Amino acid sequence: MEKTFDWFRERGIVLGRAGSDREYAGRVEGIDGVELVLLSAGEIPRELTEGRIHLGVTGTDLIREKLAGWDLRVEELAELGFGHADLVMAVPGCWVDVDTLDDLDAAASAFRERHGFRMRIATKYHRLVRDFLRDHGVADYQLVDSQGATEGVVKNETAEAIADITSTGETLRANHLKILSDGLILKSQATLFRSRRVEMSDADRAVLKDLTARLRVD
Ligand SMILES: Nc1ncnc2c1ncn2[C@@H]1O[C@H](COP(=O)(O)OP(=O)(O)OP(=O)(O)O)[C@@H](O)[C@H]1O
Ligand SMILES: O=P(O)(O)OC[C@H]1O[C@H](OP(=O)(O)OP(=O)(O)O)[C@H](O)[C@@H]1O
Repeated sequence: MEKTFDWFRERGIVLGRAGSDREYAGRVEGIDGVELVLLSAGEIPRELTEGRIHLGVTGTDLIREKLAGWDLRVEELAELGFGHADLVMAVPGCWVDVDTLDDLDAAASAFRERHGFRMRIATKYHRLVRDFLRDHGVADYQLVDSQGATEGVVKNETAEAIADITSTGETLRANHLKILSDGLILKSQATLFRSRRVEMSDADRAVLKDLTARLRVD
């Protein structure tokens, strides 16, 4: 939120909270006819696609995960240059024979034969991980849902591998996990999106045109 406010401020639009630090209502200065709502990054893709907001700032990862056919529903207007994170496939560091997706595929088959169930991969990015593994020929696995602290699942023995966001790599290192050499699924950063689904009056259209011109993203 703070970095988004900075990005808009540098372009002459001042965004802020309406009240205290805890209040989720926003205010906008420097342009008329624009309202600010503060929402969790994970909810913004749905609000855009359902046409309840015209513009939204969230991570590219969340847009691609949550919206099938995302580019028909939203338009990317500008990358904001922060919130950089990579969605990656990682396995226990002690799996010395597993460095690539091919190795993972072989390990997954061996795992199934040995244990009688499929190797478990924990993630909250179900769509992106499924598509990526299908495109790379890895099939013998099951996804386990993990909405947070995903790097802990291997230690907790609820999954054998993970797919999660990494930025500095510290969380992976601290949990003795290594990224597969060809395991980069997606590079993400905070991005300004426009809804393609929102109904617009002429007045809305004029405000949006003015705003995108001021932000230099038209
Ligand atoms: N360590 C990180 N560094 C940079 N960006 C990150 C990092 N972790 C998550 N992000 C990005 O932040 C955005 C929000 O991620 P996520 O929904 O996991 O956050 P959260 O804090 O769990 O959200 P909330 O609790 O508000 O639902 C995503 O676009 C993600 O790529
Ligand atoms: O590579 P690093 O710099 O260590 O950052 C990566 C961590 O940051 C995010 O977690 P977050 O703090 O959002 O918590 P969560 O796992 O509960 O979502 C992400 O899910 C990783 O766990």
